[in-house]
Amino acid sequence: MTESKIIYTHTDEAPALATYSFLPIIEAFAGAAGIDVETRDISLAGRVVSQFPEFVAEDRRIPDHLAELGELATTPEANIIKLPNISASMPQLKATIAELQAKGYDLPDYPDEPSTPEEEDIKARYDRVKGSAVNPVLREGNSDRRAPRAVKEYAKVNPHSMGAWSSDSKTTVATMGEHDFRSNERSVTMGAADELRIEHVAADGTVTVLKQSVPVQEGEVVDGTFMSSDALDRFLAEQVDAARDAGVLFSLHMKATMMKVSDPIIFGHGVVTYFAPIFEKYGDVLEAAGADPANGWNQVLTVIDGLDDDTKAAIHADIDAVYANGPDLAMVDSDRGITNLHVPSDVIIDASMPAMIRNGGQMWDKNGDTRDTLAVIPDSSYAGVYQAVIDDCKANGAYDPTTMGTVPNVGLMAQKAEEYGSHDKTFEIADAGTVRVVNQAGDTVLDFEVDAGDIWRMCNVRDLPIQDWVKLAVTRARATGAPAVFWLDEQRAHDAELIRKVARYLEDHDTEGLEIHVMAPAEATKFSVDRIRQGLDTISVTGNVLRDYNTDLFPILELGTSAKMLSVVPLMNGGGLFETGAGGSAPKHVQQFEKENYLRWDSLGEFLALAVSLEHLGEVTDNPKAKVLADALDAATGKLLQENKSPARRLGSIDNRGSHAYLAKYWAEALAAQTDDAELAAAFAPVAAQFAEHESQINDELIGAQGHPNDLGGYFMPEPDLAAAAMRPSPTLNGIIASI
Ligand SMILES: NC(=O)C1=CN([C@@H]2O[C@H](COP(=O)(O)OP(=O)(O)OC[C@H]3O[C@@H](n4cnc5c(N)ncnc54)[C@H](OP(=O)(O)O)[C@@H]3O)[C@@H](O)[C@H]2O)C=CC1
Ligand SMILES: O=C(O)CCC(=O)C(=O)O
Ligand SMILES: [Mg+2]
Repeated sequence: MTESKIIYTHTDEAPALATYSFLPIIEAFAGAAGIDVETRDISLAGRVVSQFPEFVAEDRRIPDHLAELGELATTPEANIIKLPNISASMPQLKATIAELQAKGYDLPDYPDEPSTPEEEDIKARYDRVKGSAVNPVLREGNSDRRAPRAVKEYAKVNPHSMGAWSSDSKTTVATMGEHDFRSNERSVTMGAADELRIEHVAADGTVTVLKQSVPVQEGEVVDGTFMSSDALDRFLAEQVDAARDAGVLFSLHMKATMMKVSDPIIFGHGVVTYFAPIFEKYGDVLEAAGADPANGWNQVLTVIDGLDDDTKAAIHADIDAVYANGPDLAMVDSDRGITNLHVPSDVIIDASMPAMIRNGGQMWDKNGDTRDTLAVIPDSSYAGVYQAVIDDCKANGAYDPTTMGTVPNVGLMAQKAEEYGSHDKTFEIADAGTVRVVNQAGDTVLDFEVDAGDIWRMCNVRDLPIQDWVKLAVTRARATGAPAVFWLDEQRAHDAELIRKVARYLEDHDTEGLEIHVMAPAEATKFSVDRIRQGLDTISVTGNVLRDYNTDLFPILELGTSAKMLSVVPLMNGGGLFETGAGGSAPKHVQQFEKENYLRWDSLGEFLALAVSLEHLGEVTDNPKAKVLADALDAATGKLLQENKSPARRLGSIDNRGSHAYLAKYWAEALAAQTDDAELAAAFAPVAAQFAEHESQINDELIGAQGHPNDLGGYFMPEPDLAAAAMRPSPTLNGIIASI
C-alpha cells in the first residue's frame, strides 16, 4: 500500500492564521483514517530564513521546504494542499527581513547596491525569495479552476452585493496599443533542442551577454518582446492629463508581485510620471538619498522624511501642488492617505480590476467617496478584456449573480510556462542598440532594436505542457458540455504559434459533439459575457496571465470572491496540487484580526481543496477510508453553505474560527451517518454527539473571544504559541478535537 500522506502548506497572512485553527481539525479527522498530514513552511519568512542557514542559529534554521516540495511535485506521490502565499514586493521583503532581525535572526540587510561578491550573493539569495517564487515551482501542471456546482448554486440563492453600472459611467481602460509587449512581440517554435544566448549589442558594437544559456527543447515556443520606455512615459503622461480632464480617478493596475522584474519597473514609471514635478526638481537629491520609485511612492516619502527640515518642507509643498494640480489618485486606504501609487503590492490587477467592476466601475477617492476611474494598464496584451467587460456593463448594467452563467478556466502554466518563466530573462536595457537571441550555431533567432530604459523580456512555453493543456480543455469540455474557447489572438506573434499547436493537438482527441473555438481575448470576453447574461457557461482556455486574470475576474463577479473556487492542478507526472481558491492571502483581514480579534477569512477554498485531495488519495493509495472522508467533507461543506455558517464580515458574528467549528460538526455528523465504513461511523458518532451537546457553548467561547486588539508577536512570522492561542480560543472545541 502506498503511503497515505497529504502535505499541507504553512503560508502567510490570513490563510496562515486560519491554518492554526483548521489544521488540528484536519489532523484529527485524517488520523482516524490512517492518513498522515504533514506541514511544510513556504511562508515568506520561512523562505527567507531557509536561504541563510549560516547566519541563523542552528536550532532556528528552516530547511528549504519549497525546494523539497518542488521536487515532490514532479513525482506521482505528490498530494499537496497549497494555500495562498505572499509573492513579496520589495517593501514586503524588507519588512520581513527587519521583523526577523528584530526577532534575533542574524540576517544580513538587503544590499540594494551590492559592491562585493558576498553582497552579490546575499542579494541573489533574497531575490530568489522575491515575487512569485512559490507558485511557479509547485505548479508542475496546468490549472483547472472552477466554481463547484454547490458554490455556484449557493451564490445564485444568496447573491453578494453588486454596484450599479450607469450607461454614462466615465470609467474606462487606457492601454498603449503600440510599442508595448504585445505589439513588439516576436515568436518562434524551435525545430530542435538548442541552447540560446541573449545578447545586447551597443551602437558601437560592444556585445554584452545578458543571459548566457537558455536551454530549449524541440517544439518549445520562444518569444521575445520589449516595452519602449519613452513610449511608456508619453503614454502615462497622456493618461494623467486625460484623467484630470475627465475628472476621474487615475489608477494604475499592474502585477508587480507575480511579474516581479518587469512590473515594478513599469510601476516606477507611473510614480515618476504622476509626481513628475517632484522628480524633475529633486530627482538627483532623491536618488542620492536612495529613493527608488519602483518600490512605490511610500518608499520615496520615507527617503524624503530623512532629508533636512528645509528640503523636506519644500518638497512637501511641491507634493501638495502636484496633488492639487493632478487628477485625484484612486486610494487603497483613504483614512490613512495610502494611494494606488504608494506600494506596488497593494493594487494587484487580477483582484483590483474585478473589484472595481463589481463596484459599478468605481474606486475610492481621498475623501472615501467612490468615483469613476481611468484604469491604466500599459501593456495591451490583455487590457482589452477589462474594456470589453466594462463596455458590456455600460451597455447592459451590472451582472446579476442570481442568474449569471459561469466561466471556469483551463490555464497553461506548467513548467514555468509563458510569463512565469520570464523573470531571469527580463532586462532593463542600459544603452540603445540591439537585443538578439542567438542559437548554438551562432544564428540570430530573434532580434530587436532597443533604446536605453526599454524593458526587454523572453517567455517560453514547452510543447508537453501545451499538449497537456489542450487535453485538459477537451476533458473539461466533455465533462461539462460547455463550449471551450481558446483565448488566442492570431494577430499576436506568440498566440499565432500556439494556435497552430492547438489545431494540431486537438486532432489527438475525440472532439465529436464538442463546441471548441479560438478567439482573440476581447472577442472571447464578449462571447463569454453575452452567454453569462443568458445564464450559460463557457470554459476559458487561456495562457498563464489570462489564467490569473480570469480566475479572479469571473469568480469575483459571480461569487463575490475568488476564494470560493475549486483550484486543482493535475500535476503532469500524476500527483495532485490542490490550491485553496484562486485568491491571495488577504492582508486586510489580518489588519482587522489584529485590531479586533475577528478573522473574516473564508476557508471554503481549504475545504474544497481538502476534499479533492482526500479523494485523490483514496484513488491512488489503497485507502477507501480517504474517499469516505472526502464524501463526508463535501456533504459538510454543502451543509455549511446552506446553514449560513461561513464567516460574516462583522464583529460579534461567526468568524473563520466559528466556521471551522461548524465544518467539524457537520463533517463528524456526515461520517457518523454514512454506511460505507462502519469503523469511521462508530468513531465519529460520539464526536457528533459532543458537538450537538456543546454547540452553543463553543459559539459563546468563540464569539466571546472577539473584540479586542490581538498581538501575535509578529506579522510575517507570528509567534506560533500566540497565534495558536488566538485562533483556538474555545476549550470546549479543542477538547472535542483532542478526543478524536
Ligand atoms: N495563490 C497565491 O499564492 C496567490 C497569492 N497572492 C498574494 O496575496 C496577497 C494579497 O493579494 P491581493 O491582491 O490583495 O488579493 P487577495 O485575494 O488576497 O485579497 C483581495 C480581497 O479579496 C477578498 N478575499 C480574498 N480571499 C478571501 C477569503 N478567503 N475569504 C474572504 N475574502 C477573501 C478580500 O476582500 P474583503 O477585504 O472585501 O474581505 C480581500 O481583501 C499578495 O501578497 C499576493 O502576492 C495573490 C493571489 C494568489
Ligand atoms: O503567483 C502569484 O504571485 C500570484 C498567483 C495568482 O494570483 C494566481 O495564481 O491566481
Ligand atoms: Mg490571481
